Amino acid sequence: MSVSPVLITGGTRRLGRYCAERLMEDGHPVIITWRTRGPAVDALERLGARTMHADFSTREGIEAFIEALILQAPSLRAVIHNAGAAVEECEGGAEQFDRQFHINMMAPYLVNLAAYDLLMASGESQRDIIHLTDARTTSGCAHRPEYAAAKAGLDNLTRSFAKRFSPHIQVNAIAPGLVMQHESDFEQAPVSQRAVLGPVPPGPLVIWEGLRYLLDTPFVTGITLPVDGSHHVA
Ligand SMILES: NC(=O)C1=CN([C@@H]2O[C@H](COP(=O)(O)OP(=O)(O)OC[C@H]3O[C@@H](n4cnc5c(N)ncnc54)[C@H](OP(=O)(O)O)[C@@H]3O)[C@@H](O)[C@H]2O)C=CC1
Ligand SMILES: Nc1nc2c(c(=O)[nH]1)N=C([C@H](O)[C@@H](O)CO)CN2
Repeated sequence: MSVSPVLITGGTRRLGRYCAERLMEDGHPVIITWRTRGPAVDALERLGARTMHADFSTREGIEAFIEALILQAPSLRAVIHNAGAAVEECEGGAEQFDRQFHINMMAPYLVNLAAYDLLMASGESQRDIIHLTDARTTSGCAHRPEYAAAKAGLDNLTRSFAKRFSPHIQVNAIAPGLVMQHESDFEQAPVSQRAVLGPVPPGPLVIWEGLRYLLDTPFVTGITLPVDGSHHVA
């Protein structure tokens, strides 16, 4: 039986791309979604990744992706919900609320429902769903309440899906603190986001370490792993 791929959404840059490359190095076939086709898509395809277009900002876009996924992937080893709207795209208001809701909650919700059969079709001994949330799901975020609320909803979906899909599929979340800044961001992280452990953003390796742990452990489901250098206890 062939090895089932890991689906990673928004896998063409930053955290998603780093993790997709590590997954391939570890021998996992991967399916990566992209919204904007650029040179990274070609580069990842040359490394062996399968890539698919997905725009999760509307229900129509999510449903179109799911239809295509079912046609292209008879089985999956894992689904990693990494796609998220970049900082500079969040200006607030109803439109942004709708957008954040679709990307961070509706897309993982509908993809998980559809992925159940694909994950169950995998002949592998373990099946995982992993949500990328945020360290601020509990504390909130004055500047981006839509983003924080949508990520909080995704965090809650983690536990609901863990219950619903148990014991066949493990469903967990990783809640990153500031691990990678945008080039357009301030040169240094704002004081409110600096962590006690390592005040400099550590880069994508710390997320990959969490992801690898969750993909390997057979005995953990329904947890949110804070990877935030202390944010959740500050
Ligand atoms: N970086 C950090 O420090 C933190 C990150 N996180 C979370 O971790 C995850 C990865 O973070 P990071 O790498 O910084 O994220 P980025 O914003 O750099 O990249 C996110 C990915 O999501 C894709 N994406 C954006 N909008 C859509 C959309 N409408 N439909 C489909 N795909 C879309 C992008 O695709 P494309 O490039 O094709 O547009 C991109 O590949 C995100 O969920 C983020 O919220 C949480 C806290 C901190
Ligand atoms: N999809 C994204 N989500 C988030 C990002 C990002 O770049 N893309 N960045 C953060 C950081 O914490 C940022 O707010 C600090 O500069 C959070 N989520």
